[in-house]
Amino acid sequence: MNAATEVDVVVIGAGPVGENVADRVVQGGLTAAVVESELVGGECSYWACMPTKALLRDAAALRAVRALPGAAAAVTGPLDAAAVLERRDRFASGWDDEGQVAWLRGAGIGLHRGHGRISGPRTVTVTAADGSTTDLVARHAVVVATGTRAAVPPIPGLAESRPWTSREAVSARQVPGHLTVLGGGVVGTEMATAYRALGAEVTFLARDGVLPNVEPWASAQVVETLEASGVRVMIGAETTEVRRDADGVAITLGDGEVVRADEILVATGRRPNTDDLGLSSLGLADGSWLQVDETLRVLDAEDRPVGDGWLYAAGDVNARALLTHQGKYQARAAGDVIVARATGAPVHDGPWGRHAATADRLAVPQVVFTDPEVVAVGHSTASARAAGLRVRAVEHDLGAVAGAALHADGYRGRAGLVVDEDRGVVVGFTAVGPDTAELVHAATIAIAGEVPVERLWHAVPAYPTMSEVWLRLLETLGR
Ligand SMILES: Cc1cc2nc3c(=O)[nH]c(=O)nc-3n(C[C@H](O)[C@H](O)[C@H](O)COP(=O)(O)OP(=O)(O)OC[C@H]3O[C@@H](n4cnc5c(N)ncnc54)[C@H](O)[C@@H]3O)c2cc1C
Ligand SMILES: NC(=O)c1ccc[n+]([C@@H]2O[C@H](COP(=O)([O-])OP(=O)(O)OC[C@H]3O[C@@H](n4cnc5c(N)ncnc54)[C@H](O)[C@@H]3O)[C@@H](O)[C@H]2O)c1
Repeated sequence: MNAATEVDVVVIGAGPVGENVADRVVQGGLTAAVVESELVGGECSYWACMPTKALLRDAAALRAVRALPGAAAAVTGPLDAAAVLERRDRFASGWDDEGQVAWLRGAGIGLHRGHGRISGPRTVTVTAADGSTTDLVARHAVVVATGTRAAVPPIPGLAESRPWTSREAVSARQVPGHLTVLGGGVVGTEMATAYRALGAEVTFLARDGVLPNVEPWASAQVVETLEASGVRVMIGAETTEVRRDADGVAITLGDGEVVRADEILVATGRRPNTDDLGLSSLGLADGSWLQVDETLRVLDAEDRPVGDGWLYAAGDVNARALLTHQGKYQARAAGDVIVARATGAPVHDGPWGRHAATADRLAVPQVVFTDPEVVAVGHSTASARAAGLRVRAVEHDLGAVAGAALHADGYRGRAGLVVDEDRGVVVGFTAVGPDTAELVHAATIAIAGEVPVERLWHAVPAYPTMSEVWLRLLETLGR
């Protein structure tokens, strides 16, 4: 064992969230070291956000061109799947983290490669690939940013069938002839869209519905487009057994039907990377999601900060919002509050305070890059009502807005607002339609800013843009 190395802050996990926490504390004048067992940059850079969007982008561009007669005339061939995969490789940096390591170095952050495990108060033991160990002792804080991995449900035969998880789907060298996708959440729906566009036959086993957490009218349009593209969407289908044989995989459904495929992608959610992190030595359960307070300090079973508050958890591992941008938002709050607590500066941990991750509960934006795109921020109508809010929901046909009609012939889409009637503010926004991604930020600002609906009438959308749907939604609400 080497002598212990002292540093102000130790971060376990160098995904987008860990990198950002470390950067923030260094910018605040402290020293930081990160521990990474795989690639600096994490899931997002190599097996999630970036490569998935590269897999989806060419097909979206092609659809956009085909919706304009003049431009469509210039397109004569099908999608070149090999070229899409080659571009995907570039967006995954060839699964090489040299660029991100150089960034860490430039930011003045120390890197320790190996598996990090909490071995005592403020102490992390790093076990390198050669088995050697180093102890890192943090003067102020240890931050867990270890992310998640795919959860494989206990369906008989599934684990033994060498299923694809998101990692294999994102990094595949070839497009399978027939892909079955298990799970109708965001990963499953994006990958069903991508692989169908790349030429695979796709069976989509969406037991609990397709994108079940978004407004039903948005989900319905995605289902319609998937089916029109040739995907077999099986809502409600229960999978009872999976077997791999020489011809691929055989998937037995609850009604006895056997679906055959070359590969099965398991996209049924995530589990936290906390199994071998030393949590039990702190009285927490190994393998559990980490509960945190608004400043990202890990809480024990009695909702008290662990120890004297030296342990933090940011990003996917705390289950607040499994999204890169939201994890990086937490990283800014956690990094800044660690600096404030270390230097005795005031802590602003009230709602919307500089050191509180308030938006995690009220204004989380998401763009699902399906055909068509689904964007949402804040509440859906159902989640607002479940939260006990007295809300009014309004919708409008996006295709009837001049900007959308110009954007593509036959444009189909819809947008909706959820308004808190007691406070007179927007608490939710959803849109579905081609190229709606950029619509979401205006809604995020309205929700995070708690802008009164009355004032939104003065936020005039430019003509002719899709944002005019805001005006139509306000008109539907009435003044
Ligand atoms: C297929 C897919 C597509 C996605 N697309 C999007 C998207 O378009 N937009 C979006 O916002 N989000 C997307 N997400 C979610 C996004 O990937 C995560 O929210 C994000 O990666 C979380 O960042 P993180 O830093 O918390 O964790 P991760 O990115 O998982 O990074 C954690 C890091 O910790 C390391 N680590 C784990 N345990 C240890 C240990 N004990 N010691 C040392 N190192 C350790 C891991 O090797 C990893 O590098 C997608 C997810 C998936 C699966
Ligand atoms: N564009 C994006 O922002 C983007 C893209 C991909 C992933 N992500 C993030 O990654 C996270 C993980 O995504 P995900 O799709 O893996 O998880 P998810 O939780 O979104 O969806 C998993 C789905 O699998 C279903 N399911 C669970 N067990 C099942 C079973 N045994 N059989 C059939 N279906 C089952 C669930 O009902 C659920 O609908 C999400 O929280 C999402 O925010 C974001």
